[in-house]
Amino acid sequence: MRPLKVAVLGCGSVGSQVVRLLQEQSDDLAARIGAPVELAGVAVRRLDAPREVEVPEELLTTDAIGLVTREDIDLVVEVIGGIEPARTLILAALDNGASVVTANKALLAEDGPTLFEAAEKAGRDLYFEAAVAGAIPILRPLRESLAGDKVTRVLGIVNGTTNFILDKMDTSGAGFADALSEAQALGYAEADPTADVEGFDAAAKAAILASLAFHTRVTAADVHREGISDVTAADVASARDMGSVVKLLAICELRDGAVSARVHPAMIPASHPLASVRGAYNAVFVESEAAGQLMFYGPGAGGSPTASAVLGDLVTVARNRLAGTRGAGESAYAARELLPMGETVTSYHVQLDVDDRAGVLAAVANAFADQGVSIQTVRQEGRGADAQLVVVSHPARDAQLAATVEHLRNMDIVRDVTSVMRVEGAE
Ligand SMILES: NC(=O)c1ccc[n+]([C@@H]2O[C@H](COP(=O)([O-])OP(=O)(O)OC[C@H]3O[C@@H](n4cnc5c(N)ncnc54)[C@H](O)[C@@H]3O)[C@@H](O)[C@H]2O)c1
Ligand SMILES: N[C@@H](CCO)C(=O)O
Ligand code: NA
Repeated sequence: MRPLKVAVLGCGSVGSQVVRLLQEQSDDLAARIGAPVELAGVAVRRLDAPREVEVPEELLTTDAIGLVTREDIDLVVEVIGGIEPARTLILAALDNGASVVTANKALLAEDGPTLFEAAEKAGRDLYFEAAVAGAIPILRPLRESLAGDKVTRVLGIVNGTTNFILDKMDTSGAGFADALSEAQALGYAEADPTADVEGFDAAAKAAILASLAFHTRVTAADVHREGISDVTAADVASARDMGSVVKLLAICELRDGAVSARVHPAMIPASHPLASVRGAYNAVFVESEAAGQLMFYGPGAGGSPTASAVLGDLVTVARNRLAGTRGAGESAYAARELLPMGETVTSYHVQLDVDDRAGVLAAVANAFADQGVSIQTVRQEGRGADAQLVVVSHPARDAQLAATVEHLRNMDIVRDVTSVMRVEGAE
């Protein structure tokens, strides 16, 4: 049988591991697919760059567009990343009749519909399991296994770099910069780590998760985004005092038919399953009407784990190709309203330095009451003339909570608001 010819675009952290697995597992892959797969070309930026895998010289090319438009290419793996030239290359590959596997969440979250429509038109597969939570099977479970259920909420730790940084800050007291350098050296971070630290990467993944979970189209621009660069050692310590940990969460919810998609740091109780997700691990917690709660856990970043998801997709699209069929395409049949952040219901943890005198606690409580926010717990520690108050609210609209904090900052008796963080997973 004629081998299926694979072109790999990009030979960095992920691409090098995809090439390695294709070389090392060629017999098993052939047996699982029902036809041999042959590495037919690897597009790189520089021919002489150091690589983590040996690639026969004759397979290397700097002409990516020439490679994907070659007549004999059946399968294209895009692991360059970024918007361009990745989009042009994927569109050209589909137009050329190839099936495509990509790990590119940034592109999918910005312009997924263009790619899905091109795949549909070409009658080819576009698979992207590696784009969200690396090796963890989460997109296929949402697209296929849960297709008969109604997903109501997805709560995830979907960025390995930031989880690694927050975990280091919590457990070893490491500084932000050192923890980030280590995450970069381990191959978790994006080419520009701002994408990780400022939550862009997690927001792209939240958009993909919300689109698949709620059968609608959500783009990265629709996702409310806050990163971890403002998370301080005081926030982490304050969480620890509360028996909680700080995590960067991607939260996708369906409320009265409308979608809320957001990424921000939040405190979660140490008893919540997501609290025990350490290092660069990821986990996605899914709630659905019939199944209840499900948790998907595993390595969310790194060349080899991500390559595992890419190869899984490659086997599937190759089998589909041999069978002359396509897998599940986009399922965006529902037009849903997007809920602005201010309308989203959440809880706040607020830590304040205040004057320690009569009436202060009542004044602080009134600031919450004035916005219609109910208080869940208050803890006070006196320290001479001033005191520290830690207030945790009941759930309220984010706009009410933000207005309360704004008011507190302007009160004379409040010397400083030392930590403000949303609380999730406490119910
Ligand atoms: N690293 C991870 O843990 C991880 C996990 C999941 C998804 N991803 C995604 O996988 C993709 C690749 O990530 P990575 O970590 O391997 O990045 P990387 O920067 O290590 O590798 C990208 C490679 O593409 C090459 N490249 C850039 N432009 C090119 C061009 N025009 N032609 C050919 N090669 C070109 C670069 O030289 C680089 O070697 C990205 O979309 C990323 O978001 C990465
Ligand atoms: N930079 C990403 C890679 C995985 O998508 C992360 O840290 O999670
Ligand atoms: Na995945």
